[in-house]
Amino acid sequence: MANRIFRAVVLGPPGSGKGTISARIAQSFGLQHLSSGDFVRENISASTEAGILAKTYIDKDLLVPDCVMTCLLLPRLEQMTRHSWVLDGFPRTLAQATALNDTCSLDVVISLNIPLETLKERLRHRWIHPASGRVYNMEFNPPQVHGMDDISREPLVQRDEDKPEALVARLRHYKDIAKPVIDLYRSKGILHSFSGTETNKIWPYINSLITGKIPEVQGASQTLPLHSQEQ
Ligand SMILES: Nc1ncnc2c1ncn2[C@@H]1O[C@H](COP(=O)(O)OP(=O)(O)OP(=O)(O)O)[C@@H](O)[C@H]1O
Ligand SMILES: Nc1nc2c(ncn2[C@@H]2O[C@H](COP(=O)(O)OP(=O)(O)O)[C@@H](O)[C@H]2O)c(=O)[nH]1
Repeated sequence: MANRIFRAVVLGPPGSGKGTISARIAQSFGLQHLSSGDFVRENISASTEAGILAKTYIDKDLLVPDCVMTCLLLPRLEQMTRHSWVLDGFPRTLAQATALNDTCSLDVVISLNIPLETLKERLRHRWIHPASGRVYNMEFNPPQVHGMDDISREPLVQRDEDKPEALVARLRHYKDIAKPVIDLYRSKGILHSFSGTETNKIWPYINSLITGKIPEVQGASQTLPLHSQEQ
């Protein structure tokens, strides 16, 4: 567990491993893993006003508008001033990044650069448990029972937007809206970019980066050289 408050954001295109890396960071460093997709799903399940509104966009494969996302997320973050966290899936737009900036300060922003072919391949094999947002990959982290969620034993599904045809358009959209966000964090000097095709190879460098930022963390064992670029 970190002795002081530490906050990280993980950015990257669909399939880049934001969820996978954030879960590892959370587990290794005792941080809370916050996922915007999970927040949205929780609100949809609870039929909150914001959740009902968000669902109308998700059903059309659209991003949820900034004002809805910030209303959903920022109050939760404001309640977590005493907790260290890693956030994935937010911010996706400059407006979200600016709103986040007004709410809290970040220690590290990790940006994942993964080749298009790798993204396509990963998403082709991605299966999710819709109710919880748990993510599997039939090669990388398969479920214990084929086609079933490990915890609920409910069936896993593939998402239409993970199909290669839809992915190219999603990626183009991601690049357009992510660029100003990345530029903002670069200008603040907290952006660290990682490139590669395998999460397991990128992970030691991210582990090393965070260990260096919070040396008081217990149990952070990696001592590999820092291989990210502060851009
Ligand atoms: N920061 C955000 N801004 C706008 N919409 C969001 C945001 N985060 C989540 N959403 C909405 O919730 C949905 C589910 O989010 P989630 O992050 O689980 O999946 P995703 O968008 O497919 O991401 P990825 O493919 O990168 O894992 C998104 O498709 C989007 O409609
Ligand atoms: N084959 C392979 N799959 C991976 C790797 N890293 C993550 N995945 C899988 O790729 C998919 C996308 O990862 P995810 O963490 O959901 O990415 P996100 O969309 O950026 O949150 C999931 O099915 C992961 O299990 C990897 O190094 N190799």
